[in-house]
Amino acid sequence: MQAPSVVSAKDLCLTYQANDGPVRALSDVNLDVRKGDFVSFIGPSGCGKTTFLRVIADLEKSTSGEISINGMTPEEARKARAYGYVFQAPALYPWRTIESNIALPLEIMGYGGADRARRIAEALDLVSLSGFEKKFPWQLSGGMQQRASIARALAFDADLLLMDEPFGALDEIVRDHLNEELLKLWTRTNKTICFVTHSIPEAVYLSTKIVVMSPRPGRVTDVIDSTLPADRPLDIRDTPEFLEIAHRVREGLRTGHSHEV
Ligand SMILES: Nc1ncnc2c1ncn2[C@@H]1O[C@H](COP(=O)(O)OP(=O)(O)OP(=O)(O)O)[C@@H](O)[C@H]1O
Repeated sequence: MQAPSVVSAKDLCLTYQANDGPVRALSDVNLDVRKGDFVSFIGPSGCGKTTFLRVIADLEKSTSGEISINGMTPEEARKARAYGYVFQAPALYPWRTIESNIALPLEIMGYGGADRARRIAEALDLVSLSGFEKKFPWQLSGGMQQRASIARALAFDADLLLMDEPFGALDEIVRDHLNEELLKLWTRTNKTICFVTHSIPEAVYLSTKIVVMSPRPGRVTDVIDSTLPADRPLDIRDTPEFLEIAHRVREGLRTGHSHEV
């Protein structure tokens, strides 16, 4: 039996009205993200990856087509706190400690002292940052700051995590480490994750499903279901199966480009 649908997009279009004319950021996107999926969105700059996450999060409105999140409209899902959002840059408040950064959305949502403290401790444990509660963001490395912002998105325990290129600014060794940790976290929590990346190895390593996109207009050109096992040590990246999926992603990206005239 198929897992229930978490994000369902049907013929979804979004056109921005820019100063120099309309920009078709999303064109006829049809996609189903199911509970427990780890879905990566990959494609060149401007293909609409961020726009798609922003539509899910109700930060942009689609121009036409349909989208539902756990059967709700984006607005209903936002009000129900159906997702956590991790941005490209950690976006932590420098004057707040790590624990009070994580507490912020919980305060806004009205969680009381003891419940809040428990949730902060659990979220910090999930990203291996226990012991850093009292530090300020500038006292942590870039990778640790990004882990803290993941903890903030996890703290209110939404089933859906939207991650917009969270590791793009980090060096490769830190990124490898965080990729491993994110996979463990995903296995432990059984969350549904939508993850934007520019990196083919990152997409293949992390995902159960890879959505290849292409620009002008932004559209989905391929959806690849991964055949890799759930248990993925980093050296799985040297296996023929991994390289085969990476090859298909690369081909998808290349085919998308050939439409660009
Ligand atoms: N607020 C806006 N107004 C006008 N055009 C926009 C706006 N936001 C995005 N765009 C355009 O829409 C297209 C899709 O942008 P989007 O940021 O979703 O792409 P992306 O695939 O996430 O790119 P990147 O990988 O560079 O982050 C681009 O051509 C971009 O210039």
